[in-house]
Amino acid sequence: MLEVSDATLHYGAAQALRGVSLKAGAGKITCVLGRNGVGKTSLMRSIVGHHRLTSGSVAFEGKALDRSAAYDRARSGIAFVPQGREIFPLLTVRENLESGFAPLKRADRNVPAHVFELFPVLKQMQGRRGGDLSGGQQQQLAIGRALVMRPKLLVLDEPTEGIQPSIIKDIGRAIRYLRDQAGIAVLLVEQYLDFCRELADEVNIMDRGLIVHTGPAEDLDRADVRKFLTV
Ligand SMILES: Nc1ncnc2c1ncn2[C@@H]1O[C@H](COP(=O)(O)OP(=O)(O)OP(=O)(O)O)[C@@H](O)[C@H]1O
Repeated sequence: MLEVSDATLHYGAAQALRGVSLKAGAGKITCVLGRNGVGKTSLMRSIVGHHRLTSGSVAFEGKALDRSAAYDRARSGIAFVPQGREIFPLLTVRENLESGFAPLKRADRNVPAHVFELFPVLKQMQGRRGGDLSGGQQQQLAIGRALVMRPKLLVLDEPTEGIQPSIIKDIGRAIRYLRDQAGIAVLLVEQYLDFCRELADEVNIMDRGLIVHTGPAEDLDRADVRKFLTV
């Protein structure tokens, strides 16, 4: 479904991606792990269209996206939950969710029932301002907003960062539901190993702008894989 081939990316003279290839399939959770600064966010932002690759390509459902703007990628079914959530603090929860309507046809502009089933707190707090929610609730809101777009591919950048354990569990349950019941391809960047081990169908380890290992979640217990993750 998603195929990144030999992607390179530069910020001026600094190279953040050095030839990354990666696949993510429908009905699967694909994790990308790695220490701080190895290029995970750069890779996700290149996939969703916030950065233009220096070379290499991103294809989605067999179609090259390299000339598509982020808006067109969203319309083709790619949703992004950025690190730090980036919800609108002064808009209500409802308005934040509705901001996900932008790429949809008028007839599709409604909040799918599973958003409130997965995150009941969003239903209870619809009239509250986004900025008044806890960090964990804001993360649920950011995921809910992405789901409003009815994505085929959901890209999540460190959704557990700074979140309390009970909400991490809810987010894990939601991600599993999206894979199993909605058949969505989930691409998940994580630093939290246990979360990844529990959820991932496949893990990709990044180090200094490259994917250095691809394999099943059990590989995270191998010393030769763990060495890329310890500081
Ligand atoms: N806009 C930018 N301009 C210049 N350099 C950047 C920019 N964004 C990231 N970098 C650099 O690119 C490299 C990769 O950063 P990136 O944020 O992709 O890593 P990461 O693995 O997501 O890290 P983290 O886990 O801290 O989010 C780092 O050396 C970073 O300093």
